[in-house]
Amino acid sequence: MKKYELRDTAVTLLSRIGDQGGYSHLLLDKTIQTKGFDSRDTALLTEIVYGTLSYKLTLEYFLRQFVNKKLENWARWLLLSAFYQMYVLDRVPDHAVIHESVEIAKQRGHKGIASLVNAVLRNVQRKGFPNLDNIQDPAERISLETSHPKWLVERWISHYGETTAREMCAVNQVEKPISVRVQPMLTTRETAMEELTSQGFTVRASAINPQGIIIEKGNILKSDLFLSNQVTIQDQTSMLAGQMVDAAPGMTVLDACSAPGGKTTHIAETMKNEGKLLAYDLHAKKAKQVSQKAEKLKLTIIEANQADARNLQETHAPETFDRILLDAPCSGLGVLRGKPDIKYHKSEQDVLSLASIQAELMHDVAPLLKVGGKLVYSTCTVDKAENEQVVQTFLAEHPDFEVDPDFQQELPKAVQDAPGLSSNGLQIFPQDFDTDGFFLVRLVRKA
Ligand SMILES: C[S@@+](CC[C@H](N)C(=O)[O-])C[C@H]1O[C@@H](n2cnc3c(N)ncnc32)[C@H](O)[C@@H]1O
Repeated sequence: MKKYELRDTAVTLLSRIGDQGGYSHLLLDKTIQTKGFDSRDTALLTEIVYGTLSYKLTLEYFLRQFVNKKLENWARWLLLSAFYQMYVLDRVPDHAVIHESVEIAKQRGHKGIASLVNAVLRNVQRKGFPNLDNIQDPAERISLETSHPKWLVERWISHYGETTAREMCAVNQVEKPISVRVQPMLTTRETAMEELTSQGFTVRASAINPQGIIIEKGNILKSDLFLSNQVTIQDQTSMLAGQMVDAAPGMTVLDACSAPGGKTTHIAETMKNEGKLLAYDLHAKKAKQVSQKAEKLKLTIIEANQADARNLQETHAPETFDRILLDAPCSGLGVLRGKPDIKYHKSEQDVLSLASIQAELMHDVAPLLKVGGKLVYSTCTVDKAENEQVVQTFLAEHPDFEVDPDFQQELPKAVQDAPGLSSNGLQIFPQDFDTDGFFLVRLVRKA
């Protein structure tokens, strides 16, 4: 490998992901395979690419302080990735970053650009990066410190206050630990934890789900337990949705927006694979994923098919289901951790259009619930328009429904004190339990 090939590859990947919209993990995996990088180089390449993307707005702000002319894309990414290494990565010496960046500029461009790269990076080395503490506007400061779009920070401040918004943005920059759900028909949490520990894993029981295990150390994808389907990967907050559906063996249950099927399979397990679980998804390919997952886990009560959940009244009689899960399509603002670039592609308009689809979905699946039946509404986003307000509007228009009076007390103890718990549902912030952000509420049909 040429000395600077790794950093040069990072620049190519950043241009393809950052400017051309390529999928970060796919491009990275393919490049690592083709180039045959060893594990150390792979780790550094991944760190530079993901880190630069996840701090893009911060690094671009720094760049504007040092360069006031338009650069070619590759040169911009070269400087941004060098900034990332100098700003965040303590173990990489500045002189190595500067030397290799100048070499890359020489190879890719002309002498002029190489000396510009050299001058900018030496200037940064001498003066340091601008101090973000001097920024007065709180939204602007959080936006630049944590590289979140300013509209989003402003929205979160207006919904939840400055402290919560700041903590959320900060934790979004840190990867969350992987968690798994134990398949109760195949093993118990205690046995699974013992087995993993004896194989060298460091694990911890989830405080918010009785089937959840947090993997602190070890590659779960290679474990016997994962390969034999005794555990499946799922965020602890998602497990909460399946649990709160409160489905029992023999019931008829609807999972209206089910793919890829994490919650469907969880619900089928709580039903001990007895009864009927109809799962739908708007996309046929995705509904197939649910069938495949069900088949793999031998959960025969799941029937997965393609359908627009807004039209299910055409094929199902009113009051068919004992339980309904509406895990609605959403803006995904709760799942930004470990996904360095998706926060830049969201807009306020996306949030608002999704909120109106969510309201339609609620309105259209509700008549399918039996009187006395329970409906869980959930999203993996953190936004009042998509969460509490959808619930509030629905309840105002459907006096035959109410928030289940047992909802709060049936939540796991740890969650009952969560700051986002209100009369309209539970908003989990990613910083509360070191998970994704998630919203859920359980409604009951009174008449
Ligand atoms: C949040 S994801 C569901 C995740 C899933 N419940 C799980 O835990 O694995 C939302 C799903 O809703 C589907 N979807 C979007 N609009 C829909 C509609 N109108 N009817 C049914 N499914 C829809 C999307 O294709 C997506 O797979």
